Amino acid sequence: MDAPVGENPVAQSIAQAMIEGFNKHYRIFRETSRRAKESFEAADWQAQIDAVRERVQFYDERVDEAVRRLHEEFDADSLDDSTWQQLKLQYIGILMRHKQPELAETFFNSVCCKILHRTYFNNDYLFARPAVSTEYIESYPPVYSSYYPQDEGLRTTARRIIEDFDWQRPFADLDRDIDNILRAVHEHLGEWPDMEVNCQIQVLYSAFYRNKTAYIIGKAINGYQEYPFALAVRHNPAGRLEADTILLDPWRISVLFSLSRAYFLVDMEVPSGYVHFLRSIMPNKHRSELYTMLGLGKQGKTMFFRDLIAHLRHSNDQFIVAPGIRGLVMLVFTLPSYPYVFKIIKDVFGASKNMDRATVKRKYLMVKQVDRVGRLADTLEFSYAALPLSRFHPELLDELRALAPSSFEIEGDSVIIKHLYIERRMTPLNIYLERANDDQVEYAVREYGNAIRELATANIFPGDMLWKNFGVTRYGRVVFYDYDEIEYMTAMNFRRIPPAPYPEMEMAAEPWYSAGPMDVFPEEFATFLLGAPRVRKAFLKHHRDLLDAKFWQDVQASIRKGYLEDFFPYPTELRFCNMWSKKRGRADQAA
Ligand SMILES: Nc1ncnc2c1ncn2[C@@H]1O[C@H](COP(=O)(O)OP(=O)(O)OP(=O)(O)O)[C@@H](O)[C@H]1O
Repeated sequence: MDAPVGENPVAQSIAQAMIEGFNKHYRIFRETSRRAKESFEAADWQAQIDAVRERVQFYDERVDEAVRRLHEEFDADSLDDSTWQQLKLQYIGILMRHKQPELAETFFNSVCCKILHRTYFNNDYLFARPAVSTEYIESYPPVYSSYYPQDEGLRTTARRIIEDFDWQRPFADLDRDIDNILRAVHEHLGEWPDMEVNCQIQVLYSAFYRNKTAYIIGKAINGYQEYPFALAVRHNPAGRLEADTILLDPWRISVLFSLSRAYFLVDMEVPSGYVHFLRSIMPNKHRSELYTMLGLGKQGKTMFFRDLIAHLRHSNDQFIVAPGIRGLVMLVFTLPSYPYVFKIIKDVFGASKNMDRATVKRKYLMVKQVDRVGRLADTLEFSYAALPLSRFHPELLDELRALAPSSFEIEGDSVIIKHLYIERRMTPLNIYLERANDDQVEYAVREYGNAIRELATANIFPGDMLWKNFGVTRYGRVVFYDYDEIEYMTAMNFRRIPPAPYPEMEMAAEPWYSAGPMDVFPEEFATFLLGAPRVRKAFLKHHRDLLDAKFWQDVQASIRKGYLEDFFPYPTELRFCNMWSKKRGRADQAA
């Protein structure tokens, strides 16, 4: 379909400027993702981490640029209603042939929202819902390639799939890797099914890069059955490539896409095609989460919010204060029927919190930029989010008025929240521990310590390690979610408590040693963490070393040497090197 013929040349020019802004954004985004292959080949892990961090800023930079251009070239504040309406139509016309129309619509919204007054935030001017379909968009290179094992046999097909990624670094022993892959698949299936006429293996064109791993993601189709897989490829200690594992359970693949990990770098011409394919593997993963994990966070947010609004239309429970200990910095509420919490920065913080609003925001942004190693919950940040007033419990409205009056306004039947973080709801660890039996306490305390260790090795010091600041996910993982005191490990000064000059000083209310703002005394952790006997016992059994400054100093030293720890988003027992280390045999010859 051709673009609608515009009678308004200004609208036409603005639409053109707008799409140029978006195209520039996507070009830079894609170049960054494309470089991930080279960084992987060069074992330049720092470049992978930097790319993820830098990419977070791209979107806002391009939106600001487009807003400036609209002001300078088109005097954007003075546009009349008909131009705005025409503009949207003109833009839709351009998008009919675009490869990323859903992203470009979101970009349009972001630019317009910075110019228009909120009363104009409706479907006449903005894309309140998608106007251009993302179905059947052609892509070059295609979103996925198909391989036909009945022509050449599974072994040759598997080899070709891997070789087609054309990594400029040799495999240590590709035959052995293919043995391992086929053996794992055979064990998973129990027996090799007969190949049906439609037997094929579809493989997403770009690998998914994150930290030190490249994932080949695809699915085999045979008759009516589909078998998804994610093959992890890594460097071995000698710097050769090696298949590390193949994940075959859809839920394990979906754990790779958990929001508590870093976003992937993937070179996509048509991202909606990737999302569509991934959803066929993980139907329970929401599209918004997939967009987010592909580094397209703004699209993830847009889709998340549309879903929330749809959910509100189809439910009738109320927003209530989140269960647990109230925050000193954040006012946290939730909607019981929806698995997320909503966090608003309070106007005045509790007395012990010596920081301002900008610092809190900076800390939350930092979490989006680092490797979250499966231990930091991802947050979606919204400005001016409108939620229905009738769904707010009176007690929550009272808290909002008392604690965050400057952060919201009531306009008609909406509560407009000026700034909001949204994240997955978990069971706060303090609540979990209160209800847990002894085994569960031991498990959770062990997980908690592991979370702290892993964060430390990833150069993150949580700051406030109280139990209430961690949550337990539906998969039983312990994840940190209170970021206002988070710091880089390397910024901290871990110290041992100096001996008291006189023994009686140890009993005094005030400490005999002074502490700078970045000083941490790990021996003190025991005082505020280990009051409950069951918790204390489990902690000392598994994590006693966390109470000693030496653990922390050693981790710092290793980070400073540039060592990047390996974090596996799958159990290490599933690594081929551990699976059959004792008796590594040939894969079933039937393959
Ligand atoms: N993702 C979550 N899932 C479930 N409950 C949560 C979540 N995030 C926060 N909460 C609840 O809200 C409370 C306050 O949240 P949070 O710790 O983020 O606020 P804070 O003001 O930064 O806290 P602090 O006073 O420790 O700095 C938590 O103790 C917990 O009960």
